[in-house]
Amino acid sequence: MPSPRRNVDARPLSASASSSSGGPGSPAHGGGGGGGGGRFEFQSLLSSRAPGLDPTCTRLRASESPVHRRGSFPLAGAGPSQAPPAPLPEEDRMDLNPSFLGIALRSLLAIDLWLSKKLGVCAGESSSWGSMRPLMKLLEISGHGIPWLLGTLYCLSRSDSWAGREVLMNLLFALLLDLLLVALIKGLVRRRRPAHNQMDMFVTLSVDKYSFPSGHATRAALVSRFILNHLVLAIPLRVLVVLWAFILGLSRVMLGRHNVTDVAFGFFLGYTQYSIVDYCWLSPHNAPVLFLLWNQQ
Ligand SMILES: CC(C)=CCC/C(C)=C/CC/C(C)=C/CC/C(C)=C/COP(=O)(O)O
Repeated sequence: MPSPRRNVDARPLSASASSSSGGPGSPAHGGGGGGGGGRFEFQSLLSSRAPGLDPTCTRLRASESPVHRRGSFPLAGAGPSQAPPAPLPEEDRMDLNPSFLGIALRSLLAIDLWLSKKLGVCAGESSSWGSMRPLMKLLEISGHGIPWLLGTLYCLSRSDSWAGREVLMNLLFALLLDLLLVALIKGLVRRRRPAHNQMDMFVTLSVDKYSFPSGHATRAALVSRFILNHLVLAIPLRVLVVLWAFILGLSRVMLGRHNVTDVAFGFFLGYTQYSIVDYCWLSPHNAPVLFLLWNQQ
């Protein structure tokens, strides 16, 4: 005797079964005679959707559900002679309902893409602010890894004080740590650059085809925090340093290189990287070999 729940569940789904390769009894439909548990769960999700929803679409979603992926067919094989199945555990039912966090993340992503596209006004020569593109590219070079690394190495070679050498050695360490962490995260996250970006950047690494996080934003935050903490500068110059970092970050989105979240996370990461560098500060006391080696050159 089929359970009452199975009878109730089978009705709406069987209406779409004729257009499908698997019949209502196939596992793709939740186990057919045995898939009532999965269906019931799916029905509860369906009831919160628009009544005109495409049944093919909903059927696909049901077969993609975590319940199906796990191969968990609570009623599979439950024929008329078998006892009605135990109801699904609560946590399995929750799996099919979109979580608040999921909705929030998807909304944030949608806003991010929309805003980034709107702000990408220098993405091409024909864009609305296309004439500003050369200026944006100049800013891009000002935050590129190569000038910063070469500049630091040059200053290190010219420095004749221990104090200066210590600061520069730590700046070099900071820049290398930044390159490493950004490459690692880009390689792990693998978020593609925005579709409107032209890949015409000056010297890139292979991971730079990915956009999360923005390497320019991490460097801007790291270097500006480093400078503000280790150079004695007049207030207008300090403001200029902060402005440079902010405009460099904004220019990444305007050039179409990045989405807003790439830059926002880049700023956060660069700011945090400085704390790491400060914590591991290299000095002739804790890294004497490094300083002696440099002295011999
Ligand atoms: C000189 C020394 C000591 C080491 C060299 C280390 C090294 C591998 C340098 C590579 C520098 C480089 C090509 C950095 C790429 C910078 C870049 C284009 C980042 C992308 O920025 P994004 O904002 O678009 O993510």
